[in-house]
Amino acid sequence: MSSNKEEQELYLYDPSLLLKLDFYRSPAKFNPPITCVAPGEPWLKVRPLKSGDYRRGFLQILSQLTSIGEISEVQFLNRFAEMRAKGDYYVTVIEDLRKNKIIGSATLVIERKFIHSCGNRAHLEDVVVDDTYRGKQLGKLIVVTVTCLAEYLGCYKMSLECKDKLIAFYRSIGYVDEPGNSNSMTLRYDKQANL
Ligand SMILES: CC(=O)SCCNC(=O)CCNC(=O)[C@H](O)C(C)(C)COP(=O)(O)OP(=O)(O)OC[C@H]1O[C@@H](n2cnc3c(N)ncnc32)[C@H](O)[C@@H]1OP(=O)(O)O
Repeated sequence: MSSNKEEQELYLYDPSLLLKLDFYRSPAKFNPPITCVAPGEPWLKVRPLKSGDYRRGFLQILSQLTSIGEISEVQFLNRFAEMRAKGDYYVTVIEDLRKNKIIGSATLVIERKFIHSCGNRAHLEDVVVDDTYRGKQLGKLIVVTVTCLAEYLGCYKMSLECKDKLIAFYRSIGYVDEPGNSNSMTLRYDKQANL
């Protein structure tokens, strides 16, 4: 049974959106077959980020991706509230319900455009799976989830930046390098940052 405190937690976005996704539109192959609704184990849950996830190790998961600095629970909740109010951030996580712990995450950010008839472009950000859970299709599961979500929400394309060694991983999910149009360029303002 869930506690009162858990019931009072907010979702970053409407969790019922995840029930509407058509995984079979994705070229990704799952063996055995899994989806965000049926992730293969009763103790695995794919859902939007919740306001209580600070205490479920959400930031520890992100620290396996890059440096996150010192973030207090208040700072986390303020950022959560900003993202929720804006409505364009779909941080999606995988929880291990046995341990009450976040074990994976991926973020869909929607950029509103004037071009393409005031279209919406999707960006895939901050994909990570806890290192003790890797190699079990969970990376593919969380990426396909937010990829299908972007399509469901009407985005005209989704793009990402990644290290060379992950190109094969993203290709297996349907992402392609567009000839003559796949350069990634950066100008850093945080010259001290370790990435
Ligand atoms: C847009 C971005 O955010 S890019 C940043 C990506 N994140 C990171 O680099 C953080 C550290 N890495 C991770 O968290 C994980 O290794 C992830 C998320 C990349 C992959 O998670 P996993 O749960 O291990 O992936 P999963 O088990 O679903 O693997 C899917 C397929 O990709 C392949 N794959 C997974 N990781 C890698 C890798 N690092 N290099 C090459 N292939 C890989 C697997 O072999 C598997 O292939 P198969 O379908 O032929 O069997």
